[in-house]
Amino acid sequence: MTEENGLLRTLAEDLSVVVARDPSLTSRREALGHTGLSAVWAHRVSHRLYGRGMRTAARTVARISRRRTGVEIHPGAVLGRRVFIDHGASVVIGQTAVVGDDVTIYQQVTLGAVGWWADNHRPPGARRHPVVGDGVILGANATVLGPVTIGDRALVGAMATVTEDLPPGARVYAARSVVRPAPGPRAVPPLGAGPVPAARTGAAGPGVPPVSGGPAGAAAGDRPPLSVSDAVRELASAGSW
Ligand SMILES: CC(C)(COP(=O)(O)OP(=O)(O)OC[C@H]1O[C@@H](n2cnc3c(N)ncnc32)[C@H](O)[C@@H]1OP(=O)(O)O)[C@@H](O)C(=O)NCCC(=O)NCCS
Ligand SMILES: CC(=O)OC[C@H](N)C(=O)O
Repeated sequence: MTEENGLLRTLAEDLSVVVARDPSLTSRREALGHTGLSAVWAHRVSHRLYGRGMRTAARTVARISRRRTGVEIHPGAVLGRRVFIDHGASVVIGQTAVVGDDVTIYQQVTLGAVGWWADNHRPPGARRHPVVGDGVILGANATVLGPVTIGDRALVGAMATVTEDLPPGARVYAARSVVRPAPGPRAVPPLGAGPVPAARTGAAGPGVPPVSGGPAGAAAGDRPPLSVSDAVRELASAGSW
């Protein structure tokens, strides 16, 4: 794990793994601008500060990182070597989470607790967050909740939710969206066909004020452009706001 490795060596490995696992990158130089890499690097620093009891400084680094990357990793969380966070947006990793080596984490992954109403009954210092084994892949929006253990090389698919232990190599898939063939021609009119509702053409209808400066009932294309402030004023004076 990271603590046994020199910090610089760990940071260099983090850089290499981003180049190796993000096909959109062509060089180490380009990888320096990778959002997930910034988040992992910041955590390497904040976790060390946290381990030395400098909680405020650790929190500050984590907060700056969150603002810049969208990744929120509690300084207490333990990240293994070569953890790869791709894209990063909205990733949340809780305080007592442990993430193994060579784990891949896509956007919107949560390694979270089940909630205070359960966690406040745990003994002090008890784990609330998952332990993720080596080589695990967590797909976009995967959510793992509670002090569960995800076995090595398991895959938690995009959108899947896990609240129980997973054995090594397990695969968890969320339900797929339903795909249907195109509906018959009469079921849904083609885009652009059919009448435009009066409220959007400016035609006076019951309780619907015209929204253009042109004459009521004029076709939408005939109206002069309406500024936002004019539209707000018209709606307010018609009592529709
Ligand atoms: C973790 C959580 C799902 C547990 O649900 P719960 O109702 O408290 O407790 P249980 O685990 O007993 O679940 C109740 C039932 O819902 C089912 N269930 C739980 N999650 C489910 C899911 N995602 N989909 C379908 N069913 C689910 C369970 O299987 C159980 O069914 P059963 O009674 O037939 O066995 C819920 O507390 C939760 O969503 N908490 C918020 C966690 C969160 O957002 N954390 C973020 C922190 S960063
Ligand atoms: C990430 C997460 O679990 O947040 C919930 C709460 N802040 C806690 O640390 O338990």
